[in-house]
Amino acid sequence: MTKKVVIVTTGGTIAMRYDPVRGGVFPAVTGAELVEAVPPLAQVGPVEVVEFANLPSPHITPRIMWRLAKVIDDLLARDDVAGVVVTHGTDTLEETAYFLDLTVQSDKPVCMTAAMRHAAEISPDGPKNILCAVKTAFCPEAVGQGVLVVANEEIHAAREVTKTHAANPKTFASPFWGPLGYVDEDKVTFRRHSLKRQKIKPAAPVDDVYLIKLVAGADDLFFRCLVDKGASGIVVEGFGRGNVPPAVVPGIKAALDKGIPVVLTTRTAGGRVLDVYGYEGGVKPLKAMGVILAGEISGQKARIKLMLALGVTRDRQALAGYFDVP
Ligand SMILES: NC(=O)C[C@H](N)C(=O)O
Repeated sequence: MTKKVVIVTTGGTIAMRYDPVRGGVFPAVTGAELVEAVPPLAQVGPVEVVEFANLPSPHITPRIMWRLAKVIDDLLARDDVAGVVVTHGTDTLEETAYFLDLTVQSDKPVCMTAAMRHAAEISPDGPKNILCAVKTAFCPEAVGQGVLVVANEEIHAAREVTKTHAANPKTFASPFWGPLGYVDEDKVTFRRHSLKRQKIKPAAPVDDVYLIKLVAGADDLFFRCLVDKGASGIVVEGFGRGNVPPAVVPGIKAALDKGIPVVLTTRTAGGRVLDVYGYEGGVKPLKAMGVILAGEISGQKARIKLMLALGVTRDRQALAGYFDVP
């Protein structure tokens, strides 16, 4: 049987054009038009298009990601489907990619792609990105690599990739790790494989999980608001190894006392949070209080993981177990 790749469209700049009447860039491009703009796809293999949505990615929510994961698993269960390509806005792409990485059950390739230039710009990057993503989704080596982000001819792992530039087409990067591989005219090359994929038992994400980014001199006002609200979880982006200003500590303690899990990440682009420092606000006393250390993942990805983990358990030990994986 000839297998196909299904392109699932969700929106983003790749499916937008400048509208001179309204004076701005807006969703405008259909799934069929996205494929029409990539004639070389005919030489790669058969594709099918599923129009899931046409949303700017700042409008994508974890609930929508959850529905998307189900659509993808249903498609991948089909014998005639080799893999799936998801077109998406770049702004929140890394969060959807990580969500899908944790929740899609099939090991068939899922390649996300996007564009920084809209479809009517000079030299749009969308068509080439779609071509490279489809080539990767057909590649047998992409099986079992988790969700991949294919853009600018590079292949990145969902748990490592981040948007690094507000406008440049070379925006997706995996700081300190580099891409898994790249896509050329003749073939797809994986120079290394992704880490063993972590899958979370499928359960709907818990919505009210918040991310607080810390700055020099921060106090605990945001923490107290979330304690009063009775939030389900808090992710903190601390400094360096994860350390926080002393004035934040009472708010963290109040959250923990109320049974709200607090997960600690770092605002640096790379490296693990670790209980190295013992001073007030250092990670050693925070960990002793019951704060969960998130390892190497960014604040926005730790929030996605906590939302999914809270859908499975509220037990602090069990929650911490989800974050023991690099
Ligand atoms: N390049 C893009 O796709 C950015 C756009 N604002 C989006 O994320 O939908």
